[in-house]
Amino acid sequence: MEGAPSLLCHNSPSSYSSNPNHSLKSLPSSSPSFLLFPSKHSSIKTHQANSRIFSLNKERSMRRDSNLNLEVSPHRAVAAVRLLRVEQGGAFTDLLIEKGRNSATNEMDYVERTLGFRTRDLDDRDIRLVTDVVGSAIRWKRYLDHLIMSLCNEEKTFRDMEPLLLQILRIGFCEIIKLDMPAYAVVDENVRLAKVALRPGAGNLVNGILRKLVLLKGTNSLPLPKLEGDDRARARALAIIHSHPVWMVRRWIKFLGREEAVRLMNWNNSDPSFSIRVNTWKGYTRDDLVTQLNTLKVPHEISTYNDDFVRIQRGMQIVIQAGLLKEGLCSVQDESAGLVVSVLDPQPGETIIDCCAAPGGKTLFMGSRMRGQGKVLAIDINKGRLRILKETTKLHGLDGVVITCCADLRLFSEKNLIKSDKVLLDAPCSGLGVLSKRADLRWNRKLEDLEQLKLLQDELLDAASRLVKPGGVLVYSTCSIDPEENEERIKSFLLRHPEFVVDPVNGKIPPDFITEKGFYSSNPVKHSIDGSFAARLIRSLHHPVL
Ligand SMILES: C[S@@+](CC[C@H](N)C(=O)[O-])C[C@H]1O[C@@H](n2cnc3c(N)ncnc32)[C@H](O)[C@@H]1O
Repeated sequence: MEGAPSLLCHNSPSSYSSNPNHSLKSLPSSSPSFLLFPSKHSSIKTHQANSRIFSLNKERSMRRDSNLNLEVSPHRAVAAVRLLRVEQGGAFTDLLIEKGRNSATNEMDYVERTLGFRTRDLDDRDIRLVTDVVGSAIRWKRYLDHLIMSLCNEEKTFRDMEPLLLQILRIGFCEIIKLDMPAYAVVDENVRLAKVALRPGAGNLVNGILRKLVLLKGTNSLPLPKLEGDDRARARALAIIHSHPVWMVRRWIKFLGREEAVRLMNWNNSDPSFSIRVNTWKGYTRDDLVTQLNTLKVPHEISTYNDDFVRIQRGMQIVIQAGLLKEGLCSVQDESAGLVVSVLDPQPGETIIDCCAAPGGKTLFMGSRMRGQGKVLAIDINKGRLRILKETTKLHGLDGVVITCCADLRLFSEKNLIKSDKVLLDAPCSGLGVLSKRADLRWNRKLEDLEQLKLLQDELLDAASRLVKPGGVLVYSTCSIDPEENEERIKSFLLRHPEFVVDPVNGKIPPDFITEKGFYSSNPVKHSIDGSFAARLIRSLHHPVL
């Protein structure tokens, strides 16, 4: 790379940890004994500190026992609190719950703080149930709320409903209608949760509404809107039936037509499937992974799009627990992201700038393909996300290749004269291609966001283009399926930058993903992977470097 990124960028401090469990105060009661009891050589101070921790932990576990409620089903208590946190913006709907000692403790701490009691710890089945219930209740929120409102005696009862009560009803509705769980158990358990966490009257309300629902489901007469009236009314009905915001439905009908829009919404509402990429740089191959998945009895399918990927529909928790991710042998990565890297086509010895790199999925795949030769400069404005990238880089054995730099790309490219062989701009976007995995995203995105995102994408494209050497490659990618964030941004960029031309992606990815204009585009409905886009551009050798 021309220029000196190492002088301009410094790696984020590695000793700092944001994990609250690293503080002495919150050491888990089952902390390893070497932390609690001093060895012969340790000081009196350490001994005193350890005694304090010991009595703190004892006090904590006594308090925990006295707050333990064994009547309430753990997965419903955890799901209700998780849904509350997601709604208040305090948690990401992490569909992959890592079952570690600390994560389970944190989860139960939230339950205790919110509901005033703890339940027994979640077992593997509970964890699966929490994942299913939370994901499904968030996806189907609009549909469920329509039904709940229709079954309340007055609209006011629904409008004024306290948040926890609404979450308990959403859980019950979802379990009965979408997850087909035994109705009598669902009613009993959710009534109990409402009584214990709120008050007896709340339990009675849950009982009345859930029983009505069971009757209506039995007679196949759920109160759902009819597809009639003008375009707006039909879009509103579709938005309820398929549980999406009205603006998204209208936009997709405009770009894709009604049938395709409905197919897309069905995909977004289906259980997400995940894929795993093997880190071949660590000597771990896809055959190794397949052998291990067979041993773990995790159903899987080899990717036909990318040699390093294996698809998994269910059983990700088992993979996580087997420690494959912790050892840096694999990553959870969608095949669509892998195809973006194939469009860039990193080669050993090259210099690459990854402009919006964190948390680093594509950086790591690029690094692995470079076989220890060359450099990837990973830039991101977000310090916390970049710290994750730095930690995983080490884990994947790529710290010799990847350098991190926390910066706003727009300022960075103005201040630095470095030019590299290849530049990837994986731009911030609406994420409309990943709605099956990011259940909450559809409710957080607004139509107005698109205008702001388009402006940012243009500015970042201009900035990224300054870092490409003559004859070098610029790849622009998003995880959106919206033409205004994709083809339109490239069209407008090429008008501003005649020094760049489109380099069709033929030969880099399977033909099924190549658009008429030579771009990469994946379609969730057609390809059963996330929706994403990438354009490969080349800076002409003869234009003056601006
Ligand atoms: C789509 S994500 C990148 C995902 C990443 N490439 C991966 O594969 O894991 C977009 C990233 O752009 C970063 N970003 C947003 N504005 C930026 C800016 N002005 N300069 C640098 N990074 C920015 C965000 O912090 C975010 O991490």
